[in-house]
Amino acid sequence: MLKFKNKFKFGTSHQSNDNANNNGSDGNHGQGSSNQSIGSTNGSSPGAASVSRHSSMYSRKTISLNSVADNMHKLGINDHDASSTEKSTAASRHPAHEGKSGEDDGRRPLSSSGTVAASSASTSTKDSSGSPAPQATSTGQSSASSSSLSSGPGMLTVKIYNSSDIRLPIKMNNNRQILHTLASNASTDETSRKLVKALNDLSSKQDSSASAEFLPQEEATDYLPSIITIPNGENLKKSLLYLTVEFDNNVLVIEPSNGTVSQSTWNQVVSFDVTKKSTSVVGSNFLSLNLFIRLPNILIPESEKTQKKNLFTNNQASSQSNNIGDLLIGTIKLPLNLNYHSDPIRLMNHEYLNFTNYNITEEGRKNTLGSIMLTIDFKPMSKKQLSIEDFDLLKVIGKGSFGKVMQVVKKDTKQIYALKTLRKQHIISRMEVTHTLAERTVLARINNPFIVPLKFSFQSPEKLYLVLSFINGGELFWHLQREGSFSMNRSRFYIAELLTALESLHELNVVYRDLKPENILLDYQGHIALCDFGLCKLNMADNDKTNTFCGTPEYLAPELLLNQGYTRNVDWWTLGTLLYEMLTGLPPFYDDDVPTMYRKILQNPLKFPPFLDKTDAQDLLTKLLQKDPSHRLSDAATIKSHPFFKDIDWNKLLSKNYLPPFKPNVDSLLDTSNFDSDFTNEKPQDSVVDDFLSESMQKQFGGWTYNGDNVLS
Ligand SMILES: Nc1ncnc2c1ncn2[C@@H]1O[C@H](COP(=O)(O)OP(=O)(O)OP(=O)(O)O)[C@@H](O)[C@H]1O
Repeated sequence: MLKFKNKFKFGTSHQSNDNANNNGSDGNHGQGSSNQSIGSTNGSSPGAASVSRHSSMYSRKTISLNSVADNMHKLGINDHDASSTEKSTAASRHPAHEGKSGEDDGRRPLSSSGTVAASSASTSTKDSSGSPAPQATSTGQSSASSSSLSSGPGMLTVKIYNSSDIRLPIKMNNNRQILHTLASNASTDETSRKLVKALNDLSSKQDSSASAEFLPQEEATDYLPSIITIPNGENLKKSLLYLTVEFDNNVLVIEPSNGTVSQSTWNQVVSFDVTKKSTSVVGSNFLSLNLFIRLPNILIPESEKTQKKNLFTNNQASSQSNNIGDLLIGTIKLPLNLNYHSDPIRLMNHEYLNFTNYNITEEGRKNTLGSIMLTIDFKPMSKKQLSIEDFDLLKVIGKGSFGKVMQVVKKDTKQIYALKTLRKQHIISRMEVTHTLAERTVLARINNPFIVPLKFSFQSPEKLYLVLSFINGGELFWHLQREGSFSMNRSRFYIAELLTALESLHELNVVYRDLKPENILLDYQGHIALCDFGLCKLNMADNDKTNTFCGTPEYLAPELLLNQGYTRNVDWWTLGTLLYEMLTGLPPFYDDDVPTMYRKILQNPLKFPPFLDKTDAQDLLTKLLQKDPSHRLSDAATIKSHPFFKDIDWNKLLSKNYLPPFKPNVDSLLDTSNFDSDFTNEKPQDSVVDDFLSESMQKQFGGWTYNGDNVLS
C-alpha cells in the first residue's frame, strides 16, 4: 500500500464549516467523563509481532477526517459528532482538523519582568595590558542598568574578540607527525613558525628514548593551530576550532581568523533579533556559546573515546562509524534578562567569560577550560510593521497547506529565518481562521527551548506571514526512517526534551494533539524543535474535554477513537507512541490497514520486543500507553519522576546543557541539505495573488501582527 508523508500529501479536499465565529463540536468543556475501559483482546497480530524497522518504503499516512469517519463506521463506533465535525474540516493541511472555534479566548499578554539586562556567568575583565585579569561577577553588572522601557523590539549584537588559555577536557595523543603537519599548515606563517618551534622545544624537553604517550594536558592546545590551510592548491581554510552562538534557537557558527587553539583571534560580530520580552522561564533567552574542536581522530586516545563519549558529538548515523565527532570544549550560558530600552545599551564591555563543561565530572569542572572576550550590545529598533520587503528570499524549504515555507534573510539584522506564508483566501475558504490564529497565538506565547520560536508575524492584504527560527537539522522522521530505530539513550534524550515542550504547552492550557516524528525538527546541534501547531487547542485546562477527531492514525489515542471526549492526556499517549516508535521502528499498534490499526489500538494488548523486557522503558511505555486514560500517567511531573528518566537533571536539560547524542550534518545556517531538493530547487518567490477580501474578512486577521511586544488582540 502506498503511503505518503504529510508534507507530500495530495489533494486539498477541505470542506470546512469551521470559522472563527461558529461554535463547533470541539470544546465541550466540563462534560461527563468518557474514561473508557477497553475490553480484553481478541484482535489480530499483536503489536510486537508486527514490529519491524523503518524501511525506506515506510512513510506516514495522513488521514482526512472523512476517512476517520469511514473507518469508525466500519468499526461500528458512534460517529455522530465526528461526522458533523469531519465535514467541517481541512483534509490536507493536517491529518484531520477540528470544527471548533472560540479557541482564542483566554488571551494573555506575555509576562514581562521589570529588571534590565543582567548576566550571571563567571567573568573576568581584561586589564589594560590586554591579559585577562580573573574576576568573578555574579550578575555581569558591568552592564548598565537603566529601567526605562520602550515598546519596540531590538537587536542584540555580540562581538567576539579573542579566546584565551583554552584547554581540552580530554588527553591528547602525542603524535609528532600529525602535530607537525598541522603546525606547518597553520593559516599564517607566523602561527606556523610559532607552533613548529613549540613542538621542537617540547621534543627537546621530553626524553626522546621514552617519548611521552600523551601531550602534557595543560599545554596540549599550545601545539595546535586553530585554523589550517589545506594544501590542495586552492588554499582552502579549515577551522579546527569553532564556536556556536545561540539566542532563542537561532544558532550562528563562527570560526577564528588566526592563532593557536590555546590563544585565538576571532574578531567576529553576530546579531540577533530580540522579540521575546520576558525571560523568567528556565532555559529561555540565554545567550549560549559552545566551543568545539574538530580533532583529527588519530590524536584522540582510545581510552578517551570510550570513557568520555558524552563529550563528542556524533554526526554519523551508524554507531559502527569510526568518526567520533567534534569535541565540546566548553559552554558559556548567559541568561539575558532583557527588557526593552529606549536607548542603546552595552550589556557587557570587553569581558572575558569562562567556559564550563557540564558533561565532565564535578572534579574536572574545577579546572579552567579557558575564556573568551565579548562585548554585548542591545539596540532598540524603531517600531515598524514588517513586510515581505524586509526579507531576501533564499530557498524554498517546504510546503504547508496554505503556502510555502522559505528560508529567508532579514535585511537589517542579516538573520536567517524560516518564513511561512499562508494565503488568506485559502484559510477563509477552508474555514481555518480559528486554527491559523491558534497556531500564531500559541507560538507567540510559548517560551520553551524545544519549541520553534516565533520571531515575528505580519500580513499583507492577501497573505499572512510567520517568521520562525530556521531549524535545519532535518525532521526526526527522516532520521528515524534512515536509521530504523534509535538507541535507548538517544530516544530518552528526545523524549525528555519533548516532555518539557508538552509540559509548557499544558501549563498554558494548550493541548498539542499531533506529536509525531514529522513535526519534530532537529536543530544544528541535535536538539529538538517542535513545530506545526495547527492542531493545537487552546483553553484546555486540566480536565477539560474536547471531542474533535484529529491527529495521525498511528498516534490516535483510544479515547479519541471512541469519540466520547478526551482531555489533554492524549498528548501523553502520543508521547508513549513516539517512544515506542523510536525504540522499535514502528508505532505500537501499527498495521498497514488503518481500520485494523484502530481496532488494535482499542483492543490489542501492548507487546514488546525482547530487548525491552523488564526495562524502565517498558514500564514507562506500559504506563503511558494505558488504553483507559484514567489509568494513564497524566501529568508531566509524574512522568519526569519515572525511573526511565532517573539520570536526567531537568534543569540541565532545560538549559540545553546536555550534548545531544547525535549531531545532524549541517555546515551553517545557510545549509539546506536536510530539506527535500524538490523544494530547494524551486525558485524562491512570494507569488503574487489577486485575491479580494472584504473588510469583514480582513477583520478576522486583525491581531495577527507580532513583533514581540504584543499578543493576538
Ligand atoms: N522553523 C522551521 N525551520 C525549518 N523548516 C521548517 C520550519 N517550519 C517549517 N519548516 C518546514 O516546512 C514544512 C511545512 O511546514 P509546516 O508543517 O509548519 O506547515 P503546515 O501548513 O502546518 O504543514 P502541514 O500541512 O504538513 O501540516 C515542514 O515540514 C518543515 O520541513
